[in-house]
Amino acid sequence: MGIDVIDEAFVQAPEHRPKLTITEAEGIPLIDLSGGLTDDELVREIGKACKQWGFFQVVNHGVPAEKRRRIEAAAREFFALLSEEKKKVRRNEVRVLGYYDTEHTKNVRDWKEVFDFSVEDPVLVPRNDGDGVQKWFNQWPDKPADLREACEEYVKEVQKLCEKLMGLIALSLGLPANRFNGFFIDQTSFVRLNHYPPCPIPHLALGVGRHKDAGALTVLAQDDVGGLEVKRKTDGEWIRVKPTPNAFIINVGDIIQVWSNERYESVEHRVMVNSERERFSIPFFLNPAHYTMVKPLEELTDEQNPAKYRAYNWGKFFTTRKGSNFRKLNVENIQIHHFRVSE
Ligand SMILES: O=C(O)CCC(=O)C(=O)O
Ligand SMILES: [Fe+2]
Repeated sequence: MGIDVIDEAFVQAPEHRPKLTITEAEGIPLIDLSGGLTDDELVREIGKACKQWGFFQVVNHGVPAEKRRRIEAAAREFFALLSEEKKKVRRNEVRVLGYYDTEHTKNVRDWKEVFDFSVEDPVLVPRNDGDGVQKWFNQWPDKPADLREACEEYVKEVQKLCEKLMGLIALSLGLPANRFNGFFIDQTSFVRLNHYPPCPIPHLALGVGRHKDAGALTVLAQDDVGGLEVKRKTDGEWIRVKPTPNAFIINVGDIIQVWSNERYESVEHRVMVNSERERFSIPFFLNPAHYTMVKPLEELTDEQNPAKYRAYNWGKFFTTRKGSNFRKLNVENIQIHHFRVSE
């Protein structure tokens, strides 16, 4: 990434630049998943966190620390390689998984480089021309040699955590614990390894610009550097999520917002960078099958509370997003509010 010459593409509009004073979030709930709460209490805690914040952290989550350390170490090794080496697994318009360093969020370039891989390999998604399906394959680099294994082992563990969390979220909405399971049979979930290098203009750029996650749920591992900020629902203030060793940060994505007919909302977040320390993070994006028509669940709507969204096809939404993040466009990319029924 250019150090001497700053590309204009990274510069955020003045109203979106990070504040230099940091508000730390003591408020984001920290939930102990096996800490002696009764099932009912746990469900209530989760429901409250989803409603008030859309974000929470979990500890005692069952993902072995050793598996997490292994993927974190492999990610570090991968990003430390020379650019030419990383670019051997670079994504392009056809092979959309792999390495890239030119992602744009809301048409401003992010100060980061990433490596994406999907949980199912290959993963089925709609073809770009809208006719039939296509397969996306992962691209694994030669180095580090154990990256693939580290990723595949980690994913198995995080999937178990996702199932547990989706069960608790379902119960918190008054639904059977397995209500969401069917949507994920042919999941399009993927994992992203994020690397945010030190940035000479941390007051002008962002590691990831403000956005909401499009999928159902995100399970994020962040390191001890910090930088993730969440927009507090009560007053719109940007709040820093304090790194907690071995915890995962969980956030509700757009799909849960739609399924729950806005009982829970997907919350805006962004990543600040700094001029001294590089930062690493690993989000797991839990996404349903491509053929899922996302719409408010019938059990959660009635005459008094009619569906706030028209159904949309997840696969089309997902592939449109992936294509548009690739480069700077002059239009807003696809968003769930495009499917919102006006009141
Ligand atoms: O790096 C982080 O803490 C969050 C990254 C993020 O929000 C994303 O990749 O969607
Ligand atoms: Fe995100």
